[in-house]
Amino acid sequence: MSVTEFAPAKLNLALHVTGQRPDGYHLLDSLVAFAEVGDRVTLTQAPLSLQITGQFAAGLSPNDNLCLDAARLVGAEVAITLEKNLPVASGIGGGSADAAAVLRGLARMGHPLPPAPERLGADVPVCLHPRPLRMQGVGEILIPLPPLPELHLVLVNPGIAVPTPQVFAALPTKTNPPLPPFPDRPDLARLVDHLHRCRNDLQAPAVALFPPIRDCLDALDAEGALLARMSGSGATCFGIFADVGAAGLAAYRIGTVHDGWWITATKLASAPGAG
Ligand SMILES: C[C@@](CO)(OP(=O)(O)O)[C@H](O)COP(=O)(O)OP(=O)(O)OC[C@H]1O[C@@H](n2ccc(N)nc2=O)[C@H](O)[C@@H]1O
Ligand SMILES: Nc1ncnc2c1ncn2[C@@H]1O[C@H](COP(=O)(O)OP(=O)(O)O)[C@@H](O)[C@H]1O
Repeated sequence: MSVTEFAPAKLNLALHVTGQRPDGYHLLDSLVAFAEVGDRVTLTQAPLSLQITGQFAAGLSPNDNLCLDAARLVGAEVAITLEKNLPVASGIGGGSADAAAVLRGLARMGHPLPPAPERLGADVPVCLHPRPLRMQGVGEILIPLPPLPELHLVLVNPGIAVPTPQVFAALPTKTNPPLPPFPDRPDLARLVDHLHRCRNDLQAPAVALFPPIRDCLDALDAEGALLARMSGSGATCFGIFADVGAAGLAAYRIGTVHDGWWITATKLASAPGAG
C-alpha cells in the first residue's frame, strides 16, 4: 500500500510577536494560509527509510530529517520519498509541512495522529490541517478563519537559508500589539486593506540580518503587488496580485533580472467549504 500526501507551503500573511514564554519560545498572533505549491511525500509500508528527490533535495540530509522524526514519533515502519520542491529554511514551513504530511499519510495507513505534534516543530500543528487559520500561543492555538477570497500570489526567495532562532533573537521588542479583528468574509480589497493594517514583526530584523530580503520585497512592489511581505522568519516573500495574469507577468519579469532566485506564481489553496 502506498500513500501520497501534498505538503503545501505555509504562508504567514501576518505575524505579530506578542510576548515570550519563560522557555524562550515566542508568543505569536498570525494569519496563516497555504499555497498551491509545495512538497510531496509518498509512504510505503517497509522498514524506515527516506529518499529525497526534487529541486531542493541537495540541501537536506536523508539521515536527519523531520520526516523521519515524524515517523518515529508514531512508531511507524515506513519508506518515505520526499519530493523537495520548496527552498529549505525559508519561512514557508518546509520541514514542518513535510512532517505534518507524513503524519497525515501515516494516519491514513492506520497510525493515529500523535498527541502534542508540536514536539516536532512549532509549525507542525498548523500544517496538519492546512486551511486559513489564526495561529496563537507558540503555534498550538488554532482558530479557523472565514473563507478567504481567491488570492493570486508570487513567492520569491533570494536563495538564502535563514536560521529561525537568529531572527527571533534579533527582535527589538517582544511585546507587540496583537492582530486587529479579522473582517467577516472579506473580498480581495478588504483583505488587502486588513493585511496592510497587520505586520510581520520578524521582517525588519530579518532584513537587517539578510539584506537581499529587502530586494525581494522591492521587486514585488515594483511589479505592482497589492501587498508584499515576508513569510515567517524569512527569507521567502510573497506578493498579492490583482489577478492570475498580473501574478504570472510579475513572476516572469522578476525572473528575467534575478537569475538565482526561486520565484513562483501560485494561488492560495482553496479551503474546504470556501465560497
Ligand atoms: C516563525 C514561524 C512562524 O510560522 O515560521 P518559520 O519561519 O519557521 O516558517 C514558526 O513559528 C517557526 O516554527 P518551526 O520552524 O516549526 O519552529 P521550531 O522548529 O519549533 O523552532 C525553531 C526555533 O525558533 C524559535 N521559535 C519558534 C517558534 C516560536 N513560537 N518561538 C520561537 O522562539 C526558537 O528559537 C526555536 O528554537
Ligand atoms: N523535510 C525537511 N524540509 C526542510 N527542512 C528540514 C526538513 N527536515 C529537517 N529540516 C531542517 O529544518 C531546518 C528548518 O527548515 P525549514 O523547516 O524549511 O524552515 P522554515 O520553517 O523557516 O521554512 C533546516 O535547516 C533543515 O535542515
